[in-house]
Amino acid sequence: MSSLKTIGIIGAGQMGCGIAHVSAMAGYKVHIYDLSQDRIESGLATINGNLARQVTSGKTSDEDRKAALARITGSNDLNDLAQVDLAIEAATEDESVKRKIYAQICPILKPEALLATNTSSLSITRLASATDRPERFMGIHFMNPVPVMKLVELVRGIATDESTFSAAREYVTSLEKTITVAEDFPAFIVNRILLPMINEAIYTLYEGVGTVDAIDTAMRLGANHPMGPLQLADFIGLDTCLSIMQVLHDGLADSKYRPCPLLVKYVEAGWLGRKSGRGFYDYRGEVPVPTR
Ligand SMILES: CC(=O)CC(=O)SCCNC(=O)CCNC(=O)[C@H](O)C(C)(C)COP(=O)(O)OP(=O)(O)OC[C@H]1O[C@@H](n2cnc3c(N)ncnc32)[C@H](O)[C@@H]1OP(=O)(O)O
Ligand SMILES: NC(=O)C1=CN([C@@H]2O[C@H](COP(=O)(O)OP(=O)(O)OC[C@H]3O[C@@H](n4cnc5c(N)ncnc54)[C@H](OP(=O)(O)O)[C@@H]3O)[C@@H](O)[C@H]2O)C=CC1
Repeated sequence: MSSLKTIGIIGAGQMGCGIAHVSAMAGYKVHIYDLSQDRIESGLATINGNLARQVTSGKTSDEDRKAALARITGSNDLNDLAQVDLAIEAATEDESVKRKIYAQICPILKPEALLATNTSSLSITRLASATDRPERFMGIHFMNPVPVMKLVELVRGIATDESTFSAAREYVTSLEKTITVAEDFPAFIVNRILLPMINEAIYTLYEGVGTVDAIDTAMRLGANHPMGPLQLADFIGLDTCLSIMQVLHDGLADSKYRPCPLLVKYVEAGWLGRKSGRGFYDYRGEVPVPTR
């Protein structure tokens, strides 16, 4: 445990739930906020399911699972975040959504509370400017699935205090994660490298070089990736993938980051990957079936 005791999570999606899961397992009290109570209920059920998986595989005990769950609360009332020491925003990858959240939450948080974002790509300095506490704001970028992935990127904004950075480092270390420090450039390190690879896989599909199955098999067995790039895109969420490519394209002004038109089309169709039931694969049956 670090000097922070209570963690607030904004957004009960796949990342918010993963961060709540590992924080509660490390002994923190956790409060999750989302817009709808249904979202929170399904988020808590996901956390319970993932904790149960860890019990089955012998990674944790049933007592620890129960104790972790008892440390997590959730509500759709922002005022319930008034007592947290660190709030981690893990809402949709859209700058206007995040700015709106900061405007609502800053007057509620304790003045000394730290605020972090799990953004995959957006400028930490620019997001900090939408808060009342740029010196107590930074990027804490977890990887998906949070309970399994070892890495967390830490990103300072121009105004981030050293004490904020140290507190974040202490918190992440207490979760038994490994830290890399990235400078505040579009998409930081992991996504600067990973997302153009995924985008290229979508161009490979778009140009008819291979089918979904051929591309994923090629990268799984030919490059030893644990998931094919199209399977991974579906896992991350195609809306998130597109937002990251747009940030890279706009922020670095280089045509090599142009989002593939097929990615745009899938997002426009509402085919967002696993979370919406369909993306490069259709997940509505017993086994995922390629959609192209
Ligand atoms: C977009 C961004 O901003 C940044 C990002 O996050 S980019 C995405 C980064 N993530 C990746 O690249 C993930 C790549 N994929 C993988 O590493 C693996 O496919 C995977 C770990 C997700 C699944 O591994 P797998 O071997 O195919 O499946 P599976 O056997 O079900 O899972 C392996 C273990 O992880 C556990 N696991 C998988 N998902 C889990 C979850 N959500 N919660 C808890 N445990 C989970 C399983 O229980 C299993 O544990 P045991 O070994 O103890 O049995
Ligand atoms: N997916 C990934 O692999 C990774 C994602 N990230 C980043 O983490 C963040 C979350 O991503 P992810 O969990 O995948 O996304 P999800 O789409 O799974 O979850 C986002 C959640 O935020 C909620 N939300 C939207 N607006 C608000 C609001 N105003 N207040 C509170 N909650 C809100 C959404 O609710 P609703 O559905 O009702 O809109 C949803 O529950 C993004 O910034 C993303 O870039 C970082 C690392 C990896």
